[in-house]
Amino acid sequence: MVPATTARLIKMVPKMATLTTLLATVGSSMATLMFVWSVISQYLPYELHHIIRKLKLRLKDLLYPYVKITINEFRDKALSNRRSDAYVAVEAYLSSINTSKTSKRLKADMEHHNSNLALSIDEYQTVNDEFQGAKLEWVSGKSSSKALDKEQISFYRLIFHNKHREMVTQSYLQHVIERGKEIRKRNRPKRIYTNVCRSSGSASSSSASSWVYSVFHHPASFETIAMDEEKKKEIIEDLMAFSEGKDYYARIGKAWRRGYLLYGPPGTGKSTLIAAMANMLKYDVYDLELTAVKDNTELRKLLVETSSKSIIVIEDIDCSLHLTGQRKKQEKAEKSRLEDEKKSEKAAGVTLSGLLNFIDGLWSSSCDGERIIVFTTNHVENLDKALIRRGRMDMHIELSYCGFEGFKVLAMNYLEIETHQMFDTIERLIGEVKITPADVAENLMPKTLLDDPDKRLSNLIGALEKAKEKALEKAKAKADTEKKAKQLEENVEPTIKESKVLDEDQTMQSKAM
Ligand SMILES: Nc1ncnc2c1ncn2[C@@H]1O[C@H](COP(=O)(O)OP(=O)(O)OP(=O)(O)O)[C@@H](O)[C@H]1O
Ligand SMILES: [Mg+2]
Repeated sequence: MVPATTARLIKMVPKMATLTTLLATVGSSMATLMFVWSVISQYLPYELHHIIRKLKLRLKDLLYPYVKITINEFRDKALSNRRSDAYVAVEAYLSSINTSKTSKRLKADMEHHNSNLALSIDEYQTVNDEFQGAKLEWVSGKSSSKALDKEQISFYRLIFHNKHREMVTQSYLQHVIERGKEIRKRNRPKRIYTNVCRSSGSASSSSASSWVYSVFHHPASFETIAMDEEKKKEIIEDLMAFSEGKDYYARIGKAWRRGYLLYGPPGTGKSTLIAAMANMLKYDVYDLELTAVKDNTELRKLLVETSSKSIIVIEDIDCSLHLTGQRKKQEKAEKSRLEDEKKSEKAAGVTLSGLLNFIDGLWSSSCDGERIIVFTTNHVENLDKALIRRGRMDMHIELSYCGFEGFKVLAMNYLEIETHQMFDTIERLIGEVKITPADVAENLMPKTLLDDPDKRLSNLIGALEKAKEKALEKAKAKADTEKKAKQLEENVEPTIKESKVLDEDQTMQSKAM
């Protein structure tokens, strides 16, 4: 007996033979057609060729209405080993759209200076995206390219329906690149840039200032800053409103910038506040050393090189330049300026108007994205009013001596205590003397491994008492000097009066004669 399946197979054999014959017939007809077409097409006029090509494209569009855009990892590996910016941005973007959930094969990499593993989709994986109601598909792959020395290079390919072509090329790709760049910046450690003078190596030994960076690790935060709580809250709210104010700034037609002037005695936390601002907003810091800038043109060049989401800082602005000299043309300042010019070739230097242009340039649309500029000074009264007027420096923040509230923040930071029996004495003394948060912090630091909170608080009380004594001595010395000056004035006045009377007598006598 023949089993049922075998019987069915035997029945199918003639059908399969018919199919094979059919395929062979179609194949040979196609080959004949193509041969005939290639012969005929040689004799067709150019216009007809053109029409046929257009028809072919339209037919292809009908059968396959999708567009593909490929973004390669390298433009020309032979020329540079640098990955293309677009590829890197797409990689970051794709990793952000929930890659770990949709893709089963991922790549993990650890970037230089970054302790976090960055995930991205592995080769030949697909990620689906949606934008303005359109469905889009990204595919990762590898291809060998003649241009790239036949090396295999990775690529991302975007596939979408032809009807979305305009939207994709005009909005979606820009959105992907912007978001990708943003994600990359957010994920990498913050940087602190400083401008250094570099010799160009030419015979004229000219030098130019350029930015160099290192990783920004500063533990400062708003929680650990000792300052008036109300003021602290106001600054935080101002910064948050700024960082989230893209649409608002666009609506009111103002560049997305904000200027902060921090002033106060040394050691009151100006630099610490800048670090706290950078940490909170996750912005890079550009620490601009004006004395290393040759002239106004170079200053402008440095400005253009700054990136968005950054804080540009000019510390001790009154010491950096002869900015005050424009209003107070003191001989001393002028003399030192001339000496400086002789010493270096920075003959022109950065002037007040150069700096004003720099800030206004920053405020203009020549640089995109948000930027904050911060000036610090110990002597706000010395600064030119034009430099710090509202609109250039929007918020003026005074950092002052340590109050009891500030001390409590420092006690929490350094000793991890909220209250202590010695706090009452400290509150009384801190109200009587001027002590900077830096000095308070120094006293709360352990001097030996055995120093407990009691010891450190008594160190502070000792320092406060000493400061009080000193202040009293100073006040006494001042009072003494004033008293002596007054006495001297009183002694001199009668003598002048007497001599006046004598003079008058002599005149009377001579008139009488
Ligand atoms: N308000 C503060 N809150 C917390 N710590 C502070 C504060 N002020 C100063 N300190 C401490 O003192 C040190 C010096 O402070 P900082 O450098 O911020 O002062 P500054 O105002 O910038 O001084 P300068 O005018 O000399 O540049 C900081 O490292 C920090 O430890
Ligand atoms: Mg400082």
